[in-house]
Amino acid sequence: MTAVVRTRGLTREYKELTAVDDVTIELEENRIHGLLGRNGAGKTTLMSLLTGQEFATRGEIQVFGQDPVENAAVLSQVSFIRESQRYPEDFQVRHVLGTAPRFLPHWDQAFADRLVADFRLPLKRRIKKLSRGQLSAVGVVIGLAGRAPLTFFDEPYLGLDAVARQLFYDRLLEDYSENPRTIVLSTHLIDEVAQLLEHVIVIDEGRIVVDEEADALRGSATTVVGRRADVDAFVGAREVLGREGIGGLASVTVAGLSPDERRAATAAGLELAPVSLQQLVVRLTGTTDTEFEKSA
Ligand SMILES: Nc1ncnc2c1ncn2[C@@H]1O[C@H](COP(=O)(O)OP(=O)(O)OP(=O)(O)O)[C@@H](O)[C@H]1O
Repeated sequence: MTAVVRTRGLTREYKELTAVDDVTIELEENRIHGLLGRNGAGKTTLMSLLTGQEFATRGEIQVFGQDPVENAAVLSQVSFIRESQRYPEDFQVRHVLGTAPRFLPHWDQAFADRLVADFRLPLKRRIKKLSRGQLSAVGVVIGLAGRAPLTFFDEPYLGLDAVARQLFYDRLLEDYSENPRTIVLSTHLIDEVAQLLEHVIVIDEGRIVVDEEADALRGSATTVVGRRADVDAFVGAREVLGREGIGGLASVTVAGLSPDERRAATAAGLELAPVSLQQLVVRLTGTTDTEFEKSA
């Protein structure tokens, strides 16, 4: 495996708050990584550190084998599309898109033109007149057409409607299969992007709680539903990720079940339901689905 990003003990403290806490990760080349976590978990801070926009308090970072801070050679290979990106307000969209290739050597103009048409971006409109979704679309166009070997999208969808979000996912996947590169996508809309992700990193209160292949993660938990006594008997000493119940019924999420265990559960009259990536993240970061959706 070739890692394009390597960190060791990476930590960022803001006074008494530790936003990124002892993070040791490797991002493999040419994969789509999901960086998931609740509000304030440390996602933006981690991406800012990896793109040389923040200084580490402690620990090491290597991006393409080098420290990214003020390193033009590294940063020309990196693109960071963030929700809060500010562009000069009096620029028209075409000016912003015209400037982007200067910073992004892999820029594909034909692809950019196609994306502008897809997202119906008004090229001659000033940035300050754009709607929230149109502003996000500008970032999406720069992030995709820039084709940086390492591209970070930090919640790029703010204000984008469902059609535009789907367009983003479709174009990302199509272009990624023709031009493989390393992508990190930070999002709350986990169910929407779950199928895109090849590797999943979950951060909670600055610490990495999951760093795993998406396929392994998808099969790593199951919800067992049935009469409380039957469920409890089946679950026994297994690791429980979440538990809910009404009256005599229980619904318990457990880590990995073997084929034999699945057969035993069915024979005991229990129902087994797959756990979505979003449900798993919700369980692992200790919140309820509703709370998580509210934070999205
Ligand atoms: N410049 C700063 N000074 C002080 N605290 C900060 C600063 N930047 C971030 N933080 C704090 O660090 C923590 C992590 O913030 P960060 O923006 O990385 O979270 P996030 O996971 O991106 O959240 P969200 O999903 O809400 O965007 C938060 O508690 C935040 O308030």
